Amino acid sequence: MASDHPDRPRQSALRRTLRFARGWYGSGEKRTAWGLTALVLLMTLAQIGIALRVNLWNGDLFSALERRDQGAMLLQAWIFPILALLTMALAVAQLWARQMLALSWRRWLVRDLQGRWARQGRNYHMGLLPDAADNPDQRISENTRWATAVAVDLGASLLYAVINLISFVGLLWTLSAAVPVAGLALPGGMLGIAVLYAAGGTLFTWWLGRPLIGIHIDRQRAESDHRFALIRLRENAEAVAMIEGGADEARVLDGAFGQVVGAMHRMLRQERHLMWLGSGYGMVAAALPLLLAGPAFFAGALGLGTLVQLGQAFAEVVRALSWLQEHWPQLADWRSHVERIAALEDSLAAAEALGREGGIAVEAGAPALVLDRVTLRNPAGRVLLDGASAVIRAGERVLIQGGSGCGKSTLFRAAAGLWPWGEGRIRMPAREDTMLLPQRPYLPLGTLRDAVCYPAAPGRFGDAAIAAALARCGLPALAARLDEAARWDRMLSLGEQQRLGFARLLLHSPRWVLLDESTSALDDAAEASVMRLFEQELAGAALVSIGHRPGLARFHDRVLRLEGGRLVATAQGVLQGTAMPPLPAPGRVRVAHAHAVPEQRLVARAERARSLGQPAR
Ligand SMILES: Nc1ncnc2c1ncn2[C@@H]1O[C@H](COP(=O)(O)OP(=O)(O)OP(=O)(O)O)[C@@H](O)[C@H]1O
Repeated sequence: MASDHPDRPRQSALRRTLRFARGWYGSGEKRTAWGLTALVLLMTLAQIGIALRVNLWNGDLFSALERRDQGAMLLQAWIFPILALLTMALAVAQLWARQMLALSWRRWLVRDLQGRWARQGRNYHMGLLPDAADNPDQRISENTRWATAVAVDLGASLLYAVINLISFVGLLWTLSAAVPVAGLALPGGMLGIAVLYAAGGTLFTWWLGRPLIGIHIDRQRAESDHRFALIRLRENAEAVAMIEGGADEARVLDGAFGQVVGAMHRMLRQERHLMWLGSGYGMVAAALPLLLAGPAFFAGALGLGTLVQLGQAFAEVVRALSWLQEHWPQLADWRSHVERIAALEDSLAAAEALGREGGIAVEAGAPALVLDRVTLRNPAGRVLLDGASAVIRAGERVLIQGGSGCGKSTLFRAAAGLWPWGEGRIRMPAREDTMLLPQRPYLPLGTLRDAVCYPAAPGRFGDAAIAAALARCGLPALAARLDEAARWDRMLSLGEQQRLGFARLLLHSPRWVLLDESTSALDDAAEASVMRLFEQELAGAALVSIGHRPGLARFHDRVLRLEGGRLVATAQGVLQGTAMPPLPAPGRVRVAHAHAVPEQRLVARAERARSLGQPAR
């Protein structure tokens, strides 16, 4: 794996996690965040209190047994169910608080990430970044789950370990006084042994388990690549089946899953190595204090109850000090989830910057569509459009033609504010007055009503209006299925989807329509039928179309050809490569008379050029 892969750790996982946490604790949900955190803290403290009380109870019980004091033992037998009940209740309460904390944190994190990803074309911009984080969907849905749940669990267990350590250190120090180590009666000798023992175990675990972090990151990526390959096959099932590409696809899937198995093998091998240490470590920690304190016990320097308490205190201190060692596999896995979310955040920030820093200024709210010395490049730097200027007025119908790959759709992308590579200025009508229809309209998941009404809410149009729009666009039979939920993007042919797109246009009735090869799958008669919308129901709307089909030209007032980076007028109204007169500020463009002059001047210039029989320049 390349060392500069976006998932490679660049910042400590703790700092990354604190970054997510800071956002949540300072967000609108901060009361929930702080409240649940306080509850987890409280429950953990109560659990430790009970654990300490159980330790004392153990001591009392064994002392009673040693003294053969039946009355004292019976008292301990009465105390036991109370302690057991409290332990159980606190365990459940603490679990509930942890679960709610993790879930609320995840809800905030997912909403934040998916909101940023879905809005303002950021997911589109991320697709343009060469080294963007892969499979953002899985990072948002899966990695957030583990990153938050495990962080809460680890945090709670670390807190437990620290408080346990503080509680038992004193006890172990006191009890150590009666236990000479290697013949020397050192104060806190047993505590020193516990610290040395835990430090050795932790260092060894760190040395042995270091590769586990990288392996988990590789495994995560392999798992998400495999899942993506499966989804891609599902989405392209028809095309693959048609060309009998199934065997090839199975090979690709096997290859992708092979990566998962390889990473799993490496991960499991590392975990086995750690198991060698982990399995013996606890046993030694349990036996060591008894073996060391045995001589003192037989010499009568300490009783059985104290010996048991000493053993427990030693084990608790070692356990607390060995938190890192005990949780290493979990920590390594957690870190891989954190890195994947952090890489997504970095890519979102880069996509935001790409969107913001794009060289083409797009201003919405103009009464006309104006290209002002617009240059467009593809990501490799090839010039698609070279300083083109043009004006398309309200109510005009303009067809843009040009060879495949010359940059027609890119011009629409730039007009939508999505294309970052280029310079110049594009003035657009108000967003709410504009609707773009791509070659394959986007059909959201849900009912047919959702699909026809999109992007408006499904209740915005009445059944009669929807049925009329569908019938007008050649889909009368669909009116009876408006409430049927299905994968309409798969059930309808491309031609039917394109008709549905026109029905959508009819319902929304925008003042500006941009069509990008929106009739490519229709026969001539169907194309003519839907294009007549712009002479009838949508007669007042301005239309800017991209299309190769010869039959389209008659539905337009003029044609612009994109050739060799230039917009060439084959009919009228095109300006190319010349400086534009100053345009009014976007805030003023809605006032028709205050700003009409510059654009009228442009159009007049274009018309003069046309009368001279030259492309306007
Ligand atoms: N996301 C992208 N990443 C890399 N290159 C891109 C991307 N989008 C477009 N391009 C390139 O930009 C150029 C123009 O693409 P565009 O889609 O505008 O062509 P077009 O004129 O609409 O073609 P067609 O008529 O075939 O649809 C092409 O060379 C294309 O490969």
